Amino acid sequence: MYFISTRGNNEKITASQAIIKGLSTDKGLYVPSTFKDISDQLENLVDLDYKELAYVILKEFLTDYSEKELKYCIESAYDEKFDTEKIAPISKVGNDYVLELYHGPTCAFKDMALTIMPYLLKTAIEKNNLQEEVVILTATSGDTGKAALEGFSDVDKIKIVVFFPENGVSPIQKLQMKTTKGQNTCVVGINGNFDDAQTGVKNIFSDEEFNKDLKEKGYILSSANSINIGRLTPQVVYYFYSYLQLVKENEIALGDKINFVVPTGNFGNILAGYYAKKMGLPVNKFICASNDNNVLYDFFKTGVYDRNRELKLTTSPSMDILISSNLERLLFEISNRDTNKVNSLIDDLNNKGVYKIDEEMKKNLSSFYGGYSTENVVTETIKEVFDKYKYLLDTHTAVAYSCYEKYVEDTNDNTKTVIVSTASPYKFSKDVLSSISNVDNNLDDFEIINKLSDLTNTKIPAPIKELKDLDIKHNITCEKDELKYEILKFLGK
Ligand SMILES: N[C@@H](CCOP(=O)(O)O)C(=O)O
Repeated sequence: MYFISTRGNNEKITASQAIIKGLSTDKGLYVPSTFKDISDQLENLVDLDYKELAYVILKEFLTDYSEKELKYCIESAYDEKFDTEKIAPISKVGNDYVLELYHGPTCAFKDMALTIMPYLLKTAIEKNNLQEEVVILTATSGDTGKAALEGFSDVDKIKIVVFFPENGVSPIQKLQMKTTKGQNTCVVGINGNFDDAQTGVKNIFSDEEFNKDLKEKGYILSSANSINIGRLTPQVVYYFYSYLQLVKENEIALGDKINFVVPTGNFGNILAGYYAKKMGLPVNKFICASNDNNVLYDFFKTGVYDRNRELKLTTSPSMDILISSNLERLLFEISNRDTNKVNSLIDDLNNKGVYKIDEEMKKNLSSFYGGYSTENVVTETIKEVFDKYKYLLDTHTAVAYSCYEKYVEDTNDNTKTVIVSTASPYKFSKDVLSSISNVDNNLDDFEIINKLSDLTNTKIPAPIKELKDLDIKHNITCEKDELKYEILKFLGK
C-alpha cells in the first residue's frame, strides 16, 4: 500500500511520508492506492475494544509502520484522556443510535484522530530521519483548531499555528483555543471566514519560494486538517467500531446494512465512513447533513458544486464551509480514479467557483443522500429531542438528526441508523440553552453552562469546566493575506 495524489502526478509515497507532507506537490490530496476488503474478518472483530480494532484498521493503511510502532501510537492516544473506556460510546435515542465522538480532551470528534496524529507524525519524523522541524498549519472553523493544539502542544520538533475566523466560532471554541498552553503553539484569529483560512493555508503549502525559504531556515510544513491522511485514516475506525457494537448488543445481525448520518463541513468525517464501506463495512446510505451553507446538499441533488454564494454564519459554526476539501477524494473515487476528470473539475472550481460532474460519476453517488437544516429547525430539534428523550444534542448533531427525520419522511427507509454526534452540547452552550429555555442576556458563558447543566441534569465536561480558571495565552488577529507574515513572526524569522 502506498499513497498517490488525486491529481495524478505519478508520485507514490509511503504512509509516513504522506503524513509528513500533508498535501501532495501537485496540490492534490493523498489517497490510498487500494482498499483492503476486510468484510470476511468482521465476525472476529466483534469483541475487540477500540484500541484493538484501531490496530486492525490502521495497519491496512499505515503499512510502513511496524506493529510495535502502531500499537505504541494507539496505546498513547486512546487512554484516560477520554472520559470513557469505550472511547466512542453509542446511546440509543428512540429507535436510533447516537455515536458520541466527543468524549476526548477537547469535546469534539476531532480528538478521535488528533490524539493519535502527534504520535504518528513523531514516528514518521524518526522513520524518515527528518532533520527539519515540522510546522503544522491548521485552518479551523472551531473544533479542529483546539484538538490539534491540544494534541501537538509541547511535542518535540513540532510547532503548530492555527488560523480561525475571528467572528466565526462559538465563544467556548474561541476560549478553548486562546487558553492553550505550550511553547510551540500559535493561535491567530483572521478577519475572514473559514474558507479564507483554508485557502490561505493551502496556498502557503504550494508556495514554492516560501517553502524553500523555510527549509533553509530548518522548517518544513505539514497539516493537521483532514486533508492529511494521518487525520483521516484514524476516523475510519469508529465507523467499524459503532457497527460492531450494534452487532455485539444484538441490535443488528452481522452483515446487516446500516445508515450513517454525518454532520458535514469539510467532508472528512463522512469520507472516512465511505472508506470504511470500501473496506467492506455493510453500509446502506451515508446521509450528508449540512446547515444553511448547503453547497453539498445541492451537489448530491444536482451534480453541480457551486461555491458562488455567501457563507452564512450559523449556530453550527464548524460546518460553516463552502469549499469542502475532501470532496476531491470522493471525485477521485466516483470518476473511477480518472485524474484528468479530477483536474478539470478542480480547475473549474478554482477558476469559476463551480463544477458539474458527468452522468457516470453521478451514478456512483448512490451511497449518498444530501440533506440540510435551517436554523429554526435546528433549534426545534434540540428542544424536541430533549423533551421527548431527555437527550441533549449539540447544534451540529441537531442538524444531522433533523436531516435524518427528513430522509425517513422522503424515503420510508427503515434501515437501522447511526447518527454521528460530533461535539459536546457544552461547546455551543448558549445556542443549545436558548433552544430549550429563555436565556438572560446578562449571563456570562459560564453562568450559561451552569444553567444548561442544572436544567438538563447533564454533566459539564471537565475540559470545559476548567476553562474558567485558565489564562488567555493568545490574542493575535490578522488580515486574510497576512498568514505568511504571522507564521514567520511566530518562528522568529
Ligand atoms: N470543521 C472543521 C473545519 C476543518 O475541518 P477538518 O476536518 O479538515 O480539519 C473545524 O472544526 O475546524
